[in-house]
Amino acid sequence: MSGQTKDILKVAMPKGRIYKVASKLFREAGLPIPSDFDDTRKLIIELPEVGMEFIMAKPVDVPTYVEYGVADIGIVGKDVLMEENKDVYELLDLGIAKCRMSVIGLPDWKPTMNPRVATKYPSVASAYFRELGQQVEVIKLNGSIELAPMIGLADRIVDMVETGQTLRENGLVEMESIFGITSRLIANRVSYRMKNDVIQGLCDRLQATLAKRE
Ligand SMILES: Nc1ncnc2c1ncn2[C@@H]1O[C@H](COP(=O)(O)OP(=O)(O)OP(=O)(O)O)[C@@H](O)[C@H]1O
Ligand SMILES: O=P(O)(O)OC[C@H]1O[C@H](OP(=O)(O)OP(=O)(O)O)[C@H](O)[C@@H]1O
Repeated sequence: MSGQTKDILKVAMPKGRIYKVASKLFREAGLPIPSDFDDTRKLIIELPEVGMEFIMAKPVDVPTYVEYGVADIGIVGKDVLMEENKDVYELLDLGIAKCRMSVIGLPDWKPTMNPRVATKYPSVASAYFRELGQQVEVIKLNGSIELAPMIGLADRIVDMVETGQTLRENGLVEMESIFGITSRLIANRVSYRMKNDVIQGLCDRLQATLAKRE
C-alpha cells in the first residue's frame, strides 16, 4: 500500500550513523522516540503517539522509498541525493552528519596516462571529472575506498572526509574538496501535497530546533 493513502506519516530513516544524530534532533524537537529503539533490529518502528512510523532503511535506499511513496518523507545525506538523483523534494538542510566529498590520493600522486578513480559514488565522480574535461576510468567500490590507492587499484578516490582520521592513518591526502555534505529532509511529491499540514508542521518544528542549536 502506498504511503500517501494512510494517515500515519511514514518516515524513511537511515540506519547507522545518521539515525544516531537524527533521533537526537527529533527528540530535541519534542518527538518522544524511546531510547530502546536505538539498538533495535526492528525494521518498522511505530510511533502512534506522534502519528509516525519509521522505516529503518539502508541510507542509500532512502530516496528510492520516498520517490515511490512508500515513505512520505525521509532523511538522507546530500552525497546520496546527488548520486541517486531521484525525483523527490528536498525540504530542509538538517545540518547533521556533516562531512565533505573530496578527491583523495597518495602524497606523491602524479598524472598518469590511464587514470583510475575508485568510489562509492560513480555518478558524482564521473560528473566531476567530466566537468574538468579529464578522462578517467571510474571503478565502483562499496566501502573501505581508501584501500584503492594504497594497493594500486586506482590512483585516486572520491570519498567522504569528516575528521580526516582515515586519511591520516592510511597515509593519504585530500587533494580537492568537491562539495559539503549534511543530511537533508526529503519528501515524496504527492505526499507533500496530500499531507502538507503535517509535513510542513514537522519541518517548521525541526527548523525551530535547529535555530536554537546555532
Ligand atoms: N565520516 C562521516 N562523517 C559524517 N557523516 C558521514 C560520514 N560518513 C558518512 N556520513 C554520512 O552518513 C551517511 C550514512 O553513512 P553510513 O556510514 O551510516 O552508511 P553507509 O556506509 O552508506 O551504509 P552501510 O554502513 O549500511 O553500508 C552518508 O551517506 C553521509 O551522508
Ligand atoms: O574523515 P573520517 O572522520 O575518518 O571519516 C571518513 C570515513 O568515513 C566514511 O567511511 P565509513 O565509516 O562509512 O566506512 P566505509 O569505508 O565502510 O564506507 C568515509 O567513507 C571515510 O572512509
